[in-house]
Amino acid sequence: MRYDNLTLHTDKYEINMMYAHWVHGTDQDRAVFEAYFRKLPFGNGFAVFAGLRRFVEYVRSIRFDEETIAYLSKQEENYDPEFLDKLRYYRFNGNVWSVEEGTIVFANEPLVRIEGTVFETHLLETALLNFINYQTLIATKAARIRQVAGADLLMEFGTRRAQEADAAVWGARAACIAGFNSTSNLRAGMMFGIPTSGTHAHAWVQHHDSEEQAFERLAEALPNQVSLLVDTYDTIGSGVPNAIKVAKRMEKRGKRMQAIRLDSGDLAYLSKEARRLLDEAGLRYVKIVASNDLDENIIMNLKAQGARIDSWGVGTQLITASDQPSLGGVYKLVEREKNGKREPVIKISGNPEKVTTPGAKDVYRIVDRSTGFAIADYETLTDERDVQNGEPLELFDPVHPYIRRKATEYDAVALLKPIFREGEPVHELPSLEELREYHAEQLKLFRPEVLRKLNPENYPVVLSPKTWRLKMDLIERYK
Ligand SMILES: Nc1ncnc2c1ncn2[C@@H]1O[C@H](COP(=O)(O)OP(=O)(O)OP(=O)(O)O)[C@@H](O)[C@H]1O
Ligand SMILES: O=P(O)(O)OC[C@H]1O[C@H](OP(=O)(O)OP(=O)(O)O)[C@H](O)[C@@H]1O
Ligand SMILES: O=C(O)c1cccnc1
Repeated sequence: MRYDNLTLHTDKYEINMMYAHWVHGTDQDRAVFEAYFRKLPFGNGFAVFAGLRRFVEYVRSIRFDEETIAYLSKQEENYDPEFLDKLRYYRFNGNVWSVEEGTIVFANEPLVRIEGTVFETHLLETALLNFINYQTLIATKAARIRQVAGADLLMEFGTRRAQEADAAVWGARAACIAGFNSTSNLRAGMMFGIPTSGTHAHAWVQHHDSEEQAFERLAEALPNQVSLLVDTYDTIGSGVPNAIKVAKRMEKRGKRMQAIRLDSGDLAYLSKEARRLLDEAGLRYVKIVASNDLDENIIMNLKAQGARIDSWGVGTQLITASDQPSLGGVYKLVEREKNGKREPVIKISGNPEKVTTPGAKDVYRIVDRSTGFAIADYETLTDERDVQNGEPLELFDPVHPYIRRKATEYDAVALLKPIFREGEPVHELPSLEELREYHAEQLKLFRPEVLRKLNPENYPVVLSPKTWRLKMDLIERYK
């Protein structure tokens, strides 16, 4: 069996809906879906979108081959063989718009819009949400860590604690988009061109007769890349002094030790002591790396305590997003075809936050020309032209419509870019380096009040008056 075919990486209900549409002859009706999330993770003021590359590769790879068809034919739904035959020819021929990876995004705005037949669009829901929910979550966690780390090096160490192999590599990539500098996972390095880095485990020290011998042997084997883990027995009593001896011997061979790593104990105290000992030995160039269940709060605390740590290895807390292990992104129908005509649809809910916004939409970032800061994200129906024409905009809060302001002198940046047109990829996916730069530029668009980690200001995501009216009319109709 091939494990790399993602075609059936979908919930059964998608296939069942496709089947029922086929049975009733409505499978070629058009539909528009939008993906968005309703609540920002970690109490953060923004999220960092990621997952598009994985989704694009998935869409292009969908093939119902003999093995998948044979498997489906054995399901108790007893799908008609003619339907299964149709699946053999499944190719996505629709349109996709998406925000770019690395974009700062907010709750309740479309991140991906998919247009096509119901047959082809239903299938994509599960995989799309699986990819963007996880990767956006990790990129957002990474952005929080980058924010407190300042210009320090951040190394992603999470693979051993990640929720399996795909999460490890795609999580490493998401972290890198949002500002991590390297990963310990060589496969992620090879797949995506992420710089890789590695020190050594306690086992290396335990395997030798003495700590000094262990350090010396590693330094001999890896003279250009050696970082020594100094906490196996006694960090200040033996680890750092032994590392200093080895660094001095390396100097005689014309080599420089890169770093020492602290992985337990009081990282603030130990880093200050280690820095003092290294400096006294004339080893100012030897950096100090810290690891041990770090997250943004501990890193911020360590910095506040004056820790002398140059780079941070972050594993578990990042790769599992342990304080909030899932993002609740959803995929909702916003438009259907009825009797050959497109019409907006709504999902009503007792919970006002869960009422969907009908109609196929675009979203624009409204940037105030005088300050250069983004002041709101503005959702319009796709056929509206006010924003593109630079007309004055009424920005009002959809939950509290009496809170409003006008925008006149603004630039509008369309966030949704065409990715597939009639099944053909039309967007060249940027390199990881380009995405990192783009993400860093994105951050400059927002006031610090929106970006701060704790109790950030709520950034407005608003509806155009036309979108708002449509939503109110449909709510009225179903009341
Ligand atoms: N100065 C500090 N201030 C705040 N948190 C710290 C400080 N130093 C270390 N930490 C964090 O506190 C936690 C300590 O974990 P733990 O109680 O397991 O101690 P440990 O030193 O790792 O012990 P062990 O030797 O069993 O690994 C880690 O998350 C670590 O990053
Ligand atoms: O703490 P995290 O943020 O998850 O970072 C990864 C951890 O994985 C390693 O520990 P482990 O005990 O697995 O192996 P070791 O023998 O190399 O310390 C490493 O020393 C870090 O502590
Ligand atoms: O290179 C390291 O130090 C490393 C890598 C993965 C996990 N823990 C540590």
